Amino acid sequence: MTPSARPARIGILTVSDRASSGGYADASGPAMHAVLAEILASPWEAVARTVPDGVESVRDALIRLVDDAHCDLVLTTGGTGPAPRDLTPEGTEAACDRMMPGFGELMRRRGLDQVPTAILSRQTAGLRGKALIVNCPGRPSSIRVSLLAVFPAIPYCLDLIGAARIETDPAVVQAFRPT
Ligand SMILES: Nc1ncnc2c1ncn2[C@@H]1O[C@H](COP(=O)(O)OP(=O)(O)OP(=O)(O)O)[C@@H](O)[C@H]1O
Ligand SMILES: Nc1nc2c(c(=O)[nH]1)N[C@H]1C(S)=C(S)[C@@H](COP(=O)(O)O)O[C@H]1N2
Repeated sequence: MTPSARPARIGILTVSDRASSGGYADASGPAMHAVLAEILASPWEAVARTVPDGVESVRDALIRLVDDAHCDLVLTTGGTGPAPRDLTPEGTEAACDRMMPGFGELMRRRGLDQVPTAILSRQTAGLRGKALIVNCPGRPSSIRVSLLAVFPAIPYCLDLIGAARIETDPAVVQAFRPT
């Protein structure tokens, strides 16, 4: 099957000690699913997982989502801040072959329009094989801002790495593919 003929597989990884232990219901994973449903105009399927904070927990979950579940794109939420157990960027880097620092830069910049504490997120992005991994902050309200900031560049990034072809709803996100 050619990459464009199959639905994109998108991993949604919630990283939170409390959401993973039942301390509160995960609102960020469902928020991410809802924003993706709004943005995407081509077929896709979600693979949702929740793990506690930690370098190994995040690294191992990302490796499973890419290598075993064959995700084209994995979005994480939570664990990007300065608190001692906020280790999602380190787990992401451990799972990636190459980093894509522009994603974090742009999400922080757009986040500043929402809250002055956007700079406290160390959110980053990187590539593992034919998959793109992007971190978002944990607060449910930060998800839409973060994804709308970077999504215009995601379809072309997936093209370049040989992942599934995705299309966006232009009324929500104008994907940019240089001609
Ligand atoms: N997955 C989630 N579902 C619902 N609310 C969340 C989630 N992640 C974060 N939040 C909310 O955003 C706030 C700040 O997020 P942050 O990642 O700092 O949480 P946290 O206190 O570190 O969570 P934890 O200790 O469980 O990992 C939390 O206190 C919570 O109110
Ligand atoms: N757009 C946006 N970015 C944001 C926030 C937010 O509310 N909106 N919260 C900030 C805060 S308060 C923190 S501590 C960091 C890290 O959050 P995390 O540890 O939940 O990932 O994200 C920041 N980025």
